[in-house]
Amino acid sequence: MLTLKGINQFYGGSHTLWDVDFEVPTGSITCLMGRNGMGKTTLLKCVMGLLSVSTGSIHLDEKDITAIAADRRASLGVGYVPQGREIFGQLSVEENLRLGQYVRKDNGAEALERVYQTFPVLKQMARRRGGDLSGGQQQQLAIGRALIFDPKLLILDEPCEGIQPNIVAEIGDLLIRLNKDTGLTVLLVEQKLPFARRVASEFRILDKGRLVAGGDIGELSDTLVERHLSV
Ligand SMILES: Nc1ncnc2c1ncn2[C@@H]1O[C@H](COP(=O)(O)OP(=O)(O)OP(=O)(O)O)[C@@H](O)[C@H]1O
Repeated sequence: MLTLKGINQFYGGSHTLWDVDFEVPTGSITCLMGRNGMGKTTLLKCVMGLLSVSTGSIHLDEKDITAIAADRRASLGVGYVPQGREIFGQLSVEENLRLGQYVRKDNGAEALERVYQTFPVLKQMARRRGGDLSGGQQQQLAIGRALIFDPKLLILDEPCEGIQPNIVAEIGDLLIRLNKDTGLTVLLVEQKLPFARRVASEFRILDKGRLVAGGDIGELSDTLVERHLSV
């Protein structure tokens, strides 16, 4: 589904990603892991076209998207739920969702209804301001906004950060359900090991901007955790 080859990225003179080769298999839930500041968000932003890469290529299926602008990547089927959610606090829930519709060719009414079925709480709160929602509800809104244009790849940056445990479990269930029922491929950054082990089928680990390990989630050993993830 997604293939990165030889990615190097710099913030000014600071070399952040080093020769990263990275693959998200079609139909997988792939979890990108690593300690704080190792380059996980930077890598996701490169995939989304929000940061440009110095060298390397990014392919979505067979298509080279390395030089394609961020908004076109969305219309090619990549949904993004950024860290911190970035919903619009002054806009209503429904207005926030409608922002996700601009990528669609139809008016998106059916898609909106589908999102409301997935997240009934958003329908109840359709006219409330986004900023008045709880953290968990805002996260559901951010995921709903990304789902509204039927992405084939959904990218989430720490979706469970700052969210109460029952909503974390719900988000995990939702990702598993979407993956099983609709074939949605998922790439997520997640630091919580139990969540990653429950939800993901694959893992990748970044350490100081380099990809140091990856494979089936069952291969995420205590040794790898100790070496690259423990703080
Ligand atoms: N806009 C920026 N300008 C300069 N350096 C940056 C910028 N954004 C991030 N960095 C640096 O790049 C490195 C990687 O940051 P990044 O946010 O990608 O890490 P991360 O693995 O996602 O961390 P976290 O888990 O804390 O979100 C860090 O050293 C960070 O300080």
